[in-house]
Amino acid sequence: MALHPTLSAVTDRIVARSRARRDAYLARVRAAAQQGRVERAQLSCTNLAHAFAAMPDTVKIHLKEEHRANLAIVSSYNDMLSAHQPLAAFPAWLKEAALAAGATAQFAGGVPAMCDGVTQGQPGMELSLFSRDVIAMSTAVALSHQMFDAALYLGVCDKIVPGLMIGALTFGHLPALFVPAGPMTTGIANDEKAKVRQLYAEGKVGRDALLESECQSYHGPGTCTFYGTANSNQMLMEIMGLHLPGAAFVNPNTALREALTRAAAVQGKKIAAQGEQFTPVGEMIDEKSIVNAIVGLLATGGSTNHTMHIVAIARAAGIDVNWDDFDQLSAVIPLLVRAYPNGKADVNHFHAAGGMGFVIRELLSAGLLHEDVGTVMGRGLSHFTQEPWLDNGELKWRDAPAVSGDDSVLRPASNPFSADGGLKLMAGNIGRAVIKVSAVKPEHRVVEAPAVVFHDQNDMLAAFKRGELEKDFVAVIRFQGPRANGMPELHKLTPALTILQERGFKVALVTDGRMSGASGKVPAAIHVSPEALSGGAIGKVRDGDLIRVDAHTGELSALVDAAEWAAREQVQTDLSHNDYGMGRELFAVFRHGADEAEAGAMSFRHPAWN
Ligand SMILES: O=C(O)[C@H](O)[C@@H](O)[C@H](O)[C@H](O)COP(=O)(O)O
Ligand code: SF4
Repeated sequence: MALHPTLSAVTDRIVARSRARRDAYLARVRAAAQQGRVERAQLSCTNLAHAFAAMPDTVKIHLKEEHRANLAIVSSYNDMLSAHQPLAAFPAWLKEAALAAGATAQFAGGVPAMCDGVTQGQPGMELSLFSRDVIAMSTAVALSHQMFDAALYLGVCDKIVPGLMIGALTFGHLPALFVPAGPMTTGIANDEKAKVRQLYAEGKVGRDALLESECQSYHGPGTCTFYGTANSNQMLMEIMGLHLPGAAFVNPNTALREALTRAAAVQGKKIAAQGEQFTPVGEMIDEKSIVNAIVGLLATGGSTNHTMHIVAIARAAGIDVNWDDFDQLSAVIPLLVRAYPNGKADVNHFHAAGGMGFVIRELLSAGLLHEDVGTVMGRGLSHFTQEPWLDNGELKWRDAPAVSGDDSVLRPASNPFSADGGLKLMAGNIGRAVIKVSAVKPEHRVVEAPAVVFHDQNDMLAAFKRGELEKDFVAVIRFQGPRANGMPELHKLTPALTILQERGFKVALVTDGRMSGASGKVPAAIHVSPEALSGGAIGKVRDGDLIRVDAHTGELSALVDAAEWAAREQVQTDLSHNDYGMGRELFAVFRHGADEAEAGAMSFRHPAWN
């Protein structure tokens, strides 16, 4: 099937817009790759001796030679994220598999990983977005030892994969392969979890009942099973060809997961400078890969956080994408997956019904993905229409199912859940924003109601508890942007807003902050740019202003007389409380330097983008 004309047009526009930066980036990548075909050859004997002093002799003898690939392991293991806890076992498997394949692997460095579930609604959430950039910097620290010929990146959750990707692309001369751990097995249904939360918010059940319900949902190792940012990350790594095919949603602590992990080391050796398929990630990931990432996000109803992370990742490779690109692609990309919050199913159900191999084959067949892209398996995204299995213990791949195992979860391109991807660019006199409607019922997609303005999500919850919000209203939560307080997710508002919506009130949220990938049923125009602290017009909104949030037309406006609106002063507010507590002291430089949400909210002044 010929490539859809919108994909061609958007891709061509991105290529043209990016040309100068992309050419400069590729020149740097090629120079680095040429300079040190084998990185450690540039080191002195003293450097080298330090680098492998603690290694066993079986590794040392290889590291003294240059013809054997040395793989960097960069891992985000910790016990705080259920999704990352299984990574503890991976380095030993990777080292064994590398050695058996005639290469070596060293644990190059760890990167931090924050759990947005633990910090949701807490002060720690104000470090979350910036932790992405700390992870990118930590990746650079690990790889700065110049000992490596390819890198294996171990990470899963929200900010971790985007941070590792920014780091990997900054070392674009090195081949990269991402190694996931996989989802938790299914617990109680996500809808059931949400129902108990609403009962708790209404005071109808106590903390014991709530904690019991939450523990039945989040009950073991692996990624939380809703289709939020973490699982959207795994989808992206698959559709960008950075995982082994079908690796995204195989559960941890299974024979297949271990086999896939070991095979990742073997493939890492193959794509390294000494291998038969040298694949520097900075060359492999190009404009077509980034368009494929956006298509995958839209076709699966992925997390709104990726309207920033994909922008930031692309910039690390000299590629310039914006929300107009997302919006135009969304108009032609069908929704093929309904996983919570966009449906009742979880990612285990999605995977069992056919998973990523099915989605990629369907989109390729419909001309809705670029097939001619680089991947860790070689040229061509068709490698990723397969799924892994164990044939008497031997890892093999077979074609993804021809038909969906459950068409309430996964549909073919010929019969999608909706003709568009459910992500919309919002614009008007309040600013530019994004809204995801794949989880919003059609009757809730247009809200015109008076504004109730808050500068803190807890103030809105307090008003809810006092019974002051039993009405049609648009909650305007501002001073939540990257420069104000690190742009936290305001997902704690979801139960209260859902209750009011279910009571029949027309409610919507407008914020320069973020929502979780697990949010969704209430219309929310988020990531409003410019943010209030940067003089954005969201800072002009007053209680009682009529606000229109129209997810059909993309209108986000305060229906205020134009002359009055122009004459209004920006509201100022004291934000000094954001500077202290829970480590926020250490992130002031990130807040001061952060870009707008549409520029990916990057906190380091990347020289290529100044
Ligand atoms: O973007 C995301 O996917 C969220 O940040 C997610 O990682 C976070 O854990 C949510 O808070 C989970 O949802 P609950 O808070 O409803 O469990
Ligand atoms: S999906 Fe969210 S809540 Fe679950 S482990 Fe990852 S960051 Fe934490």
